[in-house]
Amino acid sequence: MNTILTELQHKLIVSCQAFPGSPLYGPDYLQKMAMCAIKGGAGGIRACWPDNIKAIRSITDLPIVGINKVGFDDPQSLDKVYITPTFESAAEVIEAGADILGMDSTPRGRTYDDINKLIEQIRKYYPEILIMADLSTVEEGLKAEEMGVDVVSTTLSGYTRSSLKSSLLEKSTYMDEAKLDNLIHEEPPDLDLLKALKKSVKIKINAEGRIWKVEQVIDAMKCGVDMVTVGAAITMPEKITSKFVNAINTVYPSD
Ligand SMILES: CC(=O)N[C@H](C=O)[C@@H](O)[C@H](O)[C@H](O)COP(=O)(O)O
Repeated sequence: MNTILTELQHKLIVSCQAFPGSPLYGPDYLQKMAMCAIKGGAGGIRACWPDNIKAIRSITDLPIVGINKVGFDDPQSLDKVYITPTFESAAEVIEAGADILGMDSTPRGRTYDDINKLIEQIRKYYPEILIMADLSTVEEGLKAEEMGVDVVSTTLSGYTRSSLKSSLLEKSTYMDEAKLDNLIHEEPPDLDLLKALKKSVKIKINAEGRIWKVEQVIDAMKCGVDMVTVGAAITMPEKITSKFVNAINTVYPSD
């Protein structure tokens, strides 16, 4: 029996990711980041791209959620599927040593039937792999459960057009993508989606996305989720620094 999900029950997964342009980009840095997270008590690691997953696999037996961002731009597009969008991208992270495959399961530019076929193909070649569906709405969660995934995750809440906060929807038509991305990041985690998923699906739920405070971890857990994933608040020093800088700027805006 696969015990990975039992191991992750009520645990913290730390997302260790860095992208081109970040001084922490590259497997050596991300491996060290994962080591720090493990020292701090993380129950699992989320990592992107095969080289990084291999580097982290070599230092731990803890569960790894592997993703493969393809055609990824920073800022991320509201309309484009970039988290493990194809069979080939999935195969790469599974073969690199991931225990759970994280994949976008939103119907953006494709149908639920396309996603189902992709999952069937992955299951055919890798019957042991667990699948975490990164999604943004309850409907997507229900569909993902029907397709037989193992975990639903709120990863993409707020980052898709159908889940974008209404006050930001209009801004998305004229605002520069980087600015919009910053505004999205200022939003709190989507507890409403967590609660709605808890009422609607029977499979495991991972709370992920914009969790910056320990209180928010408690709130998410109180929604009845099985595990919580935190990324930027732990592993992106640039973003952490700018939060502090912005705080000063609210007091002295013109300095
Ligand atoms: C939307 C998207 O592409 N999210 C990505 C998924 O892997 C990562 O950029 C996030 O850092 C991760 O989900 C953790 O979230 P947060 O960094 O907010 O704790």
